[in-house]
Amino acid sequence: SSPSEGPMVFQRSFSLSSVKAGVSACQFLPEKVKIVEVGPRDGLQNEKTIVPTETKIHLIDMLSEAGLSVIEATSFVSPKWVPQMADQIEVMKGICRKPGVTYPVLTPNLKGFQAAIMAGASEVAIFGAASELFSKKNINCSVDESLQRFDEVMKAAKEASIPVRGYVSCVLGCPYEGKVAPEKVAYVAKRLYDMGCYEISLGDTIGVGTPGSMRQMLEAVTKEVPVNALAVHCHDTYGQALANILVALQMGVCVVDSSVAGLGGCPYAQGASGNVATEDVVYMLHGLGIWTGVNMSKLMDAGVFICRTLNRKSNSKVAQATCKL
Ligand SMILES: CC(C)(COP(=O)([O-])OP(=O)([O-])OC[C@H]1O[C@@H](n2cnc3c(N)ncnc32)[C@H](O)[C@@H]1OP(=O)([O-])[O-])[C@@H](O)C(=O)NCCC(=O)NCCSC(=O)C[C@@](C)(O)CC(=O)[O-]
Repeated sequence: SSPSEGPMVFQRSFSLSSVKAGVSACQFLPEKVKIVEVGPRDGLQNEKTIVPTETKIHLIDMLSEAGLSVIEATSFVSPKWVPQMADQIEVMKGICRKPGVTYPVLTPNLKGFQAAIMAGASEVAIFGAASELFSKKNINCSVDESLQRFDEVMKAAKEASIPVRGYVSCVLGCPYEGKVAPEKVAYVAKRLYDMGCYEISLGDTIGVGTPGSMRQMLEAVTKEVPVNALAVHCHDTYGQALANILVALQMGVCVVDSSVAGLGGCPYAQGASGNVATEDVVYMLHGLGIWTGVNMSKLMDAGVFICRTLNRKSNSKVAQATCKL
């Protein structure tokens, strides 16, 4: 799909011209951005009623058809903690794997890693936090204990030649501890990077960040981890996600996590709304002339499908504006 595809979905001419006017004003932006679609995992893990396995599989297949090259498919966590992800094996076996697309899964420990490999996962993600209390609530251990568990996963992954992505949650605030020091984020990010994670996704889990706090945090993290190994993962609770992403792009980050229709939240972060909607990120990026490889129209269809099936409203502003609900 061409960079102009986002705005092209709109019939109203003012949308197209106003978006294009912004292109020349932005000098420090990448030509290409990799989108990591987290809707099927981060999005659906938080749905109240159990989503049928076939729905998850169909959503993932629609997303790969839309040109997304990385789709986080599910997680190998305890079904007692996150019942919504209990069908992880069936999901992994049911998806139609498109060549060139990766389907990473979350693995909090060696048990999860081994189950993921048995189910055919070819990439995994470990997930830590910059906040002690969040770590305890989310994965039932301290930050340092989590890093020890991840080390075990990493060793097994290296032996099996499986690439590992690392998450740091609560990088701009914690639902239990409030402010989080950028240095603590940098510390955890560096530990994950030194362990061998090829990419570190920095999660604003509760969406409280602003462009100012995003900048400050990234300044601290990029002292420890190369910027080309960083991704941002912004929830949109306070409506700041796109602005925060733009700052990250201007600082050299080229990987953005997002969730179709803005699905989701975190079961261990009360009140956190979904991730920034993929449709909105793609619209902004294409409007800036940045290549994503995503076909906006097919992406919108995936958003419509999941919202209709779950009988929920899309959190994507673009979907709302174009009545693709
Ligand atoms: C990490 C644990 C397992 C520790 O949980 P625990 O209770 O401390 O684990 P344990 O080792 O003591 O084991 C207890 C039971 O869990 C089982 N168990 C142990 N490990 C596994 C596993 N991998 N898969 C399946 N079962 C497992 C184990 O076999 C045992 O079963 P039992 O004997 O009671 O029948 C638990 O806390 C857990 O599953 N947490 C889930 C956390 C989660 O998925 N959170 C949401 C994702 S993170 C997120 O959304 C943030 C992110 C990534 O999007 C970024 C952002 O936005 O910031």
